[in-house]
Amino acid sequence: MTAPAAGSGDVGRAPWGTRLAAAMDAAGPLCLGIDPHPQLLHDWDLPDTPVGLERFSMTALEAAAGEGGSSAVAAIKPQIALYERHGSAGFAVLERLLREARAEEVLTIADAKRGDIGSTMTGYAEAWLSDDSPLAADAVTLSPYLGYDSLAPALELAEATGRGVFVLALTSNPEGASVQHAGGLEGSVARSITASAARDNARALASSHVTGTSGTTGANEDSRAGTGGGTAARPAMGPVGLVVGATVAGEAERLGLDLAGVRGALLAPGFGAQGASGAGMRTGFGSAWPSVLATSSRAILRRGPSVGGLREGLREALEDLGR
Ligand SMILES: O=c1ccn([C@@H]2O[C@H](COP(=O)(O)O)[C@@H](O)[C@H]2O)c(=O)[nH]1
Repeated sequence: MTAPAAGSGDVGRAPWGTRLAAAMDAAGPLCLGIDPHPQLLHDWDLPDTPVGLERFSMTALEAAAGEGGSSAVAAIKPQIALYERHGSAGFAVLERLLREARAEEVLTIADAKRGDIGSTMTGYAEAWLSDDSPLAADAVTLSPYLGYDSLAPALELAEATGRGVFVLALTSNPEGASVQHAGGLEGSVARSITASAARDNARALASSHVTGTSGTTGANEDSRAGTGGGTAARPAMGPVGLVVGATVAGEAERLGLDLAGVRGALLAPGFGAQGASGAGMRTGFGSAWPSVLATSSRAILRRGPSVGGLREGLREALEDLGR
């Protein structure tokens, strides 16, 4: 990842790591996944149409936005596939969700899992991370299958605009191991992705310290993670996070991944419906736990359609995470 152009950090927005850390401190280490599956729409008595999708999305956002101006979660993560299946009308709903989340000051992570050769990657980066895009989110998930360095256009734009990326490293599904564990204990693909993210965050954090582009104080200082991590310190987080499944967190140590050394957020899907618990995650992630943002979709969304039911689901999930 190369340094952003001079002045490009001057976007009036604090760096992603600083903004996410503040949100996690305020609300706890939980992200609400917004996955409008046809079955959930049906269970909520909504049609499997853009109208149903919109009602579903706005209700989930209302629950996430909390009461009295304080968010119930650190972030929301819309699952792009489930908007895309409705075509352009689905994308219009997604644009509204992202816009209204921004107005409510709820951080957004677009779970789009994008990745392509560099020249095309620029298009994806502009779609999800550019200030001018109607689909701009605070962060986006990326797939490194075309090579980690092919993601550079997105990493650079994220850093320049105070946004973030989450690169798939160890995914929560069992099939992921056939690719991510390849190379063995000493040289797995996941280990190489983890090392690359650590390298880029080290450079980004050092450069924001030197140039003072953070827009806030303390962007490069460790903060105490007061959310389920006891008093453990959370390292300052750079723009490059990793996706590490909550269901496979224990595999990271076996594969020699230095997750704490990444100095980026660790987005952990698999909490809830896929079987992972807060206690299991704390053990599995070990010293990296303060940087973990657990994400849960179906387990909480099944508590709808009432906003009260969804908020109760969020409270229970946070309690399980030690909040
Ligand atoms: O490794 C991964 C990467 C992404 N996901 C996504 O997270 C949610 C999980 O939904 P649940 O209902 O909480 O199981 C979904 O959008 C996945 O595409 C993942 O599960 N694992």
